[in-house]
Amino acid sequence: MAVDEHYNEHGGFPKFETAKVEPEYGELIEALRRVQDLAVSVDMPADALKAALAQTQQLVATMEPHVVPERKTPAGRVPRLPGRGSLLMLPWTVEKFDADGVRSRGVFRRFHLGGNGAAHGGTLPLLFDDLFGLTQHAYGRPISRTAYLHVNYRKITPLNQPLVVEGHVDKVEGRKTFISATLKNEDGELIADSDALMVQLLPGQQ
Ligand SMILES: CCCCCCCC(=O)SCCNC(=O)CCNC(=O)[C@H](O)C(C)(C)COP(=O)(O)OP(=O)(O)OC[C@H]1O[C@@H](n2cnc3c(N)ncnc32)[C@H](O)[C@@H]1OP(=O)(O)O
Repeated sequence: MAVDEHYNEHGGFPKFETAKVEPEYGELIEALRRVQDLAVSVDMPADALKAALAQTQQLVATMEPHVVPERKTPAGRVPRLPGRGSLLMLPWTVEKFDADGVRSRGVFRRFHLGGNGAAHGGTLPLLFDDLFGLTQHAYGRPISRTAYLHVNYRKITPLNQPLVVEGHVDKVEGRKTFISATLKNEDGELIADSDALMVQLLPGQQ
């Protein structure tokens, strides 16, 4: 793939650099995800609520002194962890990453509930957008941003069922990279598909 000699001269997403983390980092992120799941699931009596609040405030006090700038935190930079160790991302694991495309596997969990047992519709563009960022990077495209992202919801997206998302570059026209992807269940049934345009940033663009 062509290497962009101006890669570091503009804003946008920085060149991806893997972070080294302590073994407990992945466990912490998973515990925090569990807290997210519980936070949208519980109905607690006053005593339990007060205890949870006090413990959460203690956790905040432990973590707060260690805030670092965007590119210094390992969050999002540990590829072996679900969601690359970022709480924002879906906790999925990349299993293929090359110029032919990127494939990732995982589940939508209680935290992602929209209604009636199905994932919130807004969580799918998050999954696809992150996959498209990785896909264009794996293809060797320069730093780009999503100009549009279209999702077709073909079936209800279930929670807690293993699903697979797979994307590839369809074509490149100058600064424009056209990418598409599918979300399927393990029986190969199509749940959603998406296509997006990513536009290469010009020098000075963020
Ligand atoms: C590793 C993990 C990475 C995760 C990656 C996640 C990626 C993201 O989510 S980025 C966040 C969401 N996106 C954004 O915030 C982008 C905001 N928008 C922008 O910054 C700008 O509009 C930007 C950079 C996309 C394009 O602006 P600009 O450089 O002025 O482009 P512009 O000259 O208007 O257009 C370039 C080409 O793209 C086309 N184009 C631009 N936007 C669109 C659009 N929405 N629809 C169709 N075509 C478009 C133009 O028509 C033009 O085509 P042509 O060259 O054929 O005439």
